[in-house]
Parts: sequence; structure tokens; C-alpha cells
Amino acid sequence: MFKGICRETHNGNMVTKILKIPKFFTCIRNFSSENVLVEVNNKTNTAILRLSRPPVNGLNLEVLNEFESLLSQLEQQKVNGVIITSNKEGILTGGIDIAELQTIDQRRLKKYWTTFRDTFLKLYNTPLLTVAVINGHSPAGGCLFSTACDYRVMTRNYNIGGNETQLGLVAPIWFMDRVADLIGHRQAELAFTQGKLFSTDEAHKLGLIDEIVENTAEGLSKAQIIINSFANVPKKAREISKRFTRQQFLDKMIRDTDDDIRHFVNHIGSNETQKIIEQYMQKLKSKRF
Ligand SMILES: CCCCCCCC/C=C\CC(=O)SCCNC(=O)CCNC(=O)[C@H](O)C(C)(C)COP(=O)(O)OP(=O)(O)OC[C@H]1O[C@@H](n2cnc3c(N)ncnc32)[C@H](O)[C@@H]1OP(=O)(O)O
Repeated sequence: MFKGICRETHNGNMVTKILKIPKFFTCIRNFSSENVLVEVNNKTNTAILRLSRPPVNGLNLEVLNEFESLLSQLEQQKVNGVIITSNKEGILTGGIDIAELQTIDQRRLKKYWTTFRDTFLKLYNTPLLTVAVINGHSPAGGCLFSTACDYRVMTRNYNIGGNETQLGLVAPIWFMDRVADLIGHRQAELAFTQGKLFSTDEAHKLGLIDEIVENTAEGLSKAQIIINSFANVPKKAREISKRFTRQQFLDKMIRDTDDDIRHFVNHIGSNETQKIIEQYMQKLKSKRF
């Protein structure tokens, strides 16, 4: 028998009960934040992290901070793997919450972009096994974050890619580099100059995603199979191999930090870009895109 704690409300008072839990019972530990739900399965010691910020899981400052902090907690708990998905089938994330870009305040833009980069780096650099279950559209920032994972499965009939150019914006070089790592330089060049969103099938053919699944449930069990397939691989050797294969990209991204942040602040904070962003928001609201 394990002992577990359960908190319940009785007549308006919170009471804590000690529960006896049979060993075979699969227990879930939850420690979700406002916009990101987390469950850790005690049997498999695997975490599922679900983005949950209606309407489109837009990546605002809070979501990024919560995501980064939850990943740190999962690292400390030494889980066997982390599955990243959306709580809402149909949209993994609409990418950056455009409201975060609607400002010329250089300090705000700098803070946002620093957090965005740090969160990406946390995911890219974590020693934990990470699998993205892309269970919906995944434009721009959504595509970028999934490329940071070790493995990607995606449900049919959605879109993924870097569409920034279509909006009149320029994606960061490190997003282009990361996509080029997966699909090759030539295909990345074509994709980013066109601002192309790929269908699930196209993304699979190119290697932007690893496998296609029919729905979220199948995606989650596929992700668990991938994590299980590493069970007999010596942990330390896997972690060092992951670090080595990612070191070059990481070194470049860190070396270019100041230039990248300066470029972002100048690009997004210019009046010309602000007009473009405003027009895009109006298009989005009137569904004319
Ligand atoms: C270092 C060099 C410089 C670096 C420069 C970097 C620049 C980086 C720039 C961009 C990166 C990004 O991530 S920009 C965001 C790109 N994302 C998109 O273009 C996605 C836009 N959204 C959609 O395509 C669709 O909304 C959807 C497919 C995600 C979902 O479609 P659905 O039909 O289900 O929902 P709606 O379209 O009706 O949307 C509902 C609701 O949400 C608002 N919305 C959608 N996306 C965003 C967003 N990204 N940010 C803020 N708000 C968004 C949409 O307007 C609707 O609002 P209302 O209900 O109020 O109308």
C-alpha cells in the first residue's frame, strides 16, 4: 500500500485525509499553473503538459514563464519524459500572442523576447526526453517550440510552419536554422521565403514532424511508446548525446543573443511593423486571412 493525501471541502471547510492506495492503482500528480496543465503518471513517471489558454493558447509572457518554471520542476522531479500538447484539440498554439507585439515600448519588447528565447532554450536544452503531440494548428511560434522537442507526432488535417513572411514579419534566424536542421537548407529557404504553412502530410514527407496520428489519444499513446523505447538506454549517455548533437546550434544562439534581441526590438518596435501587425489583427478578427 502507498499513502496518499487528498484534500476535500466539507461544509465549507477544507479537510485533509490520508488515503491508502493499492500499489497497482495508477496515481496522477497534478501541479498545474494558470495556463498550463500538468499531470504526472506515477506508474510511468511521464508528464503531460497541456497548453490551456483560450482561445488559441497564445504565447504571452505568463504562458512562457509558467511553461519554463514547470519544466524546471519536472527536471527536478526527474520524470522519464515530458509530452507537450494542447488541452484543445484543433490548436496546439496560435503562436505568439500578437497583443505582446503591439507596442513600441522597447523595454517591454526586450523583456518579452528575452523570455521567449529563454523558454525555447529551456525546452531545447532540457536533458528530459520531450515529445510534442501536435494535436492542432501550429503556426509560427507553435512550430518553433515543437522543433525544440526530441520527437514530434501530429494529427491529420492541420497546418504547421513559419508563416511570418506572409504577415510581413521576419522570423528569427534561429527558427530558420532549427527548421533547416529538420528539413534541409533548401526546403527551409523555400518555406521561409514563402511563409509556408504545411499540411500534416507535407510536414511528414519533409521531416518537419516524425509521425502522423489520427487523434490526440493515439498521439499520447504513441508519445508514451517513444518514451518507453528509451527505457533501456543508459540515461547519462543519452543526455550527453542529446547535448552534443544540440551544442552547435546552442552555441550560435547564445553567441548571437544581443544581436537577436536588438533586431527584434527594432523590427517589431518600428512604426512600419506596428502598422502591419495592426492590419493583421484586424484581418484575424474579421476572419479575412
Ligand atoms: C530577431 C529577428 C526578428 C524576430 C521577429 C520575430 C517576429 C516573430 C513574429 C511572429 C511569430 C508569431 O508567432 S506571430 C503569430 C503568428 N500566428 C498566426 O498567424 C496565427 C493566427 N491565427 C490563426 O491562424 C487562427 O486563429 C488559428 C488557426 C490559430 C485558430 O483558428 P480558429 O478559427 O480556431 O480561431 P480564430 O481564428 O477565430 O481565433 C480565435 C480568436 O483568437 C484570436 N487570435 C488568433 N491567433 C492569435 C494570436 N496569435 N494572437 C492573438 N490573438 C489571436 C483571433 O483574433 C480570435 O479573436 P476574436 O475571438 O476576438 O475574434
